[in-house]
Amino acid sequence: MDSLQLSPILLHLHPSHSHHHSFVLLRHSHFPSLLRTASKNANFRFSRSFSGDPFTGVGPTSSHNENNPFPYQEEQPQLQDQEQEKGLLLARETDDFGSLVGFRLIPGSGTRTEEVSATASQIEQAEVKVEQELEEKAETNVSHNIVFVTSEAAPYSKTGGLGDVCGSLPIALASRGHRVMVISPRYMHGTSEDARYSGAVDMDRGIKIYCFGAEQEVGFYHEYRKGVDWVFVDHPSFHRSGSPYGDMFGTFGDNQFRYTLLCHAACEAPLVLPLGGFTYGERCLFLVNDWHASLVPVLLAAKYRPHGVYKDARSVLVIHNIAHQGVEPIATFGNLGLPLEWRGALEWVFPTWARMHALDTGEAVNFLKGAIVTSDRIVTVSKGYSWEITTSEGGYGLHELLKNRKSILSGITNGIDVTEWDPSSDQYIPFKYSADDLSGKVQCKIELQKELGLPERPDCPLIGFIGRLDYQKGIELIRMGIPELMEDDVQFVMLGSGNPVYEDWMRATEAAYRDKFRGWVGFNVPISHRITAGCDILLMPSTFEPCGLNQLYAMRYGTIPVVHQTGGLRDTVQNFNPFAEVKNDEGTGWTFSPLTKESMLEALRYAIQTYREYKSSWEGLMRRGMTRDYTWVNAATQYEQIIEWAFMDPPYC
Ligand SMILES: Nc1ncnc2c1ncn2[C@@H]1O[C@H](COP(=O)(O)OP(=O)(O)O[C@H]2O[C@H](CO)[C@@H](O)[C@H](O)[C@H]2O)[C@@H](O)[C@H]1O
Repeated sequence: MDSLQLSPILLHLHPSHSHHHSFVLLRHSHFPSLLRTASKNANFRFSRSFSGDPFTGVGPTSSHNENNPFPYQEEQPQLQDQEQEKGLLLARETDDFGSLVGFRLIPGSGTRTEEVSATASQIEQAEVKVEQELEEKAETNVSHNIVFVTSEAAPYSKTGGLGDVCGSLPIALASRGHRVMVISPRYMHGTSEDARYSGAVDMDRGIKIYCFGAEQEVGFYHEYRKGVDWVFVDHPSFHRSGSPYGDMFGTFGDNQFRYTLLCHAACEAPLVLPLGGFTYGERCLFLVNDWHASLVPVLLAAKYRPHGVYKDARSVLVIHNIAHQGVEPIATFGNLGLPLEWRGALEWVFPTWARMHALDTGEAVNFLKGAIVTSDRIVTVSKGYSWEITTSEGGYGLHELLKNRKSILSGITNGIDVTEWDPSSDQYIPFKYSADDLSGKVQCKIELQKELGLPERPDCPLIGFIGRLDYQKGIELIRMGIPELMEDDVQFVMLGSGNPVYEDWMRATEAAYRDKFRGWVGFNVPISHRITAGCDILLMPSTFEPCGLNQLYAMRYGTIPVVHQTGGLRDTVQNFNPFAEVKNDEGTGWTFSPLTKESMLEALRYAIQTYREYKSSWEGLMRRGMTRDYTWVNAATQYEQIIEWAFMDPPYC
């Protein structure tokens, strides 16, 4: 019997050997073919030596973790061939300079193995299974350790599209053979929603972070789900009622502190957390999302690399919404745990017209700007938006900086979670349907009308809106257009929360048009599915829209989008032209421009008329939208390309 156990080499190399998890190493001779396949995927990295300064907050802090006495290993001599033979290694990976950068020790299948012993036949069976799995998953040539840093990730936390993307893109990348971690706060609200984190266990690996003039202790919780390591940063400042960012009294005043903590913790996590037995190590790719995660590339450059740590890591900034940048007074710079000489990276000066008074110098700290000038690559969530943010109209003050970095700026259109958003299996909708059998859709509409207390009229065009009640979403235009629209024989339902002025307006409008208008104030995922399925038309008059997900969900549900021709909306909705000279078999909705009430109403009228009078054109629109490919595959391939490029170049900072 072959006993499968940790090789002495790895016991020596890795700090986590004494803990509960251990990886199984397999003998070369048993796995010749496996080695060939697995070598494509090898990517575990060992850490380097470093000692940070706990008092200035500069330098990695995890060396203070009592549970982990040697989190930064001394550089290890490379494994000799002879030693490898002794080990039971699936594969190894070297970098361009021949240094050993990783091992592939277990299949990335999701089964985490405790110490195991097995017979030869068991090993053979395992070989076949592992080979199949690796072949299925090895769609990429090289696999990477990818660390998503984000303020929200569905289903754990979500206030909008950021949560959707960070809840589904990581799974898509993991299924392609990458090792993926998502790190976000463990929000505890003291409500039943907290149960979302019930699958995550305390890793008992508390670390201390030095920022805001004090030592902060944060903990880590971990859940392995759908091939992804979901890591939640635990700190009392994440435990409060309300949304992740604020409550009924407005935005939380300490968000800069909360997300500074997240960023510090995210930089430590790959070094100290033995997820499934092994840390991610230094050779990882940080995918930092929006301003909340934007301190990460600055920390890599300012706090870690000067000490030789993370010099093989790279970062990609993903901009989901440039309107939010994490701007605070310049005096707060000293709190962030960064060396003074890095002040320039975060410093941002308000234009003169935006200053408060004559003595206001306009100097501020801007997190997003920090990431724009330090990250290795920048991605936005559609091609159209990647251009818009380099213009003075769309760049919210950061356009010049972005223009300077145009050569590393790309647009990748979001995919969607096609299992959550599937009308043929959606758990939230009363009737299922598909492009082949549309009959359930009208049933969904009738049920929605019942649920909302609207007259049950299957032939009456039902228009929907779902979104944050924010300037971005074009609520002002809807507000202006409603009186005219309500003169027509239509029904309208709005689901949203946000600006209290708009919430009150929705309530008042409902009272004024009882049999035509419903305003659902609040955040409710099941209702959002039922509206998407039950409506005929989805209206999105966004002033700007980096990508937009609701129009994608709508098209997949045979609900025709009418959208402002901007950003990702322009890229994803093909305008339908009934007067096209050739056959009108193109188009998935209507796009309007300019952003005026008149052009919005005109587009809506075209849609309503087509719905009423040209049933076959309408069905064509529905089917074209429903049969398009919305999966993450295309986007994931493009992200992989960006990651490849990021690793080809030396670190930007
Ligand atoms: N009241 C409510 N109840 C239930 N669900 C609600 C809701 N209000 C909104 N949602 C949901 O939140 C998500 C909104 O996503 P969007 O992409 O349309 O916009 P958002 O501006 O938040 O995202 C930003 O990031 C994403 C992701 O990159 C970009 O697509 C987008 O353009 C950019 O502005 C959808 O899943 C929607 O159903």
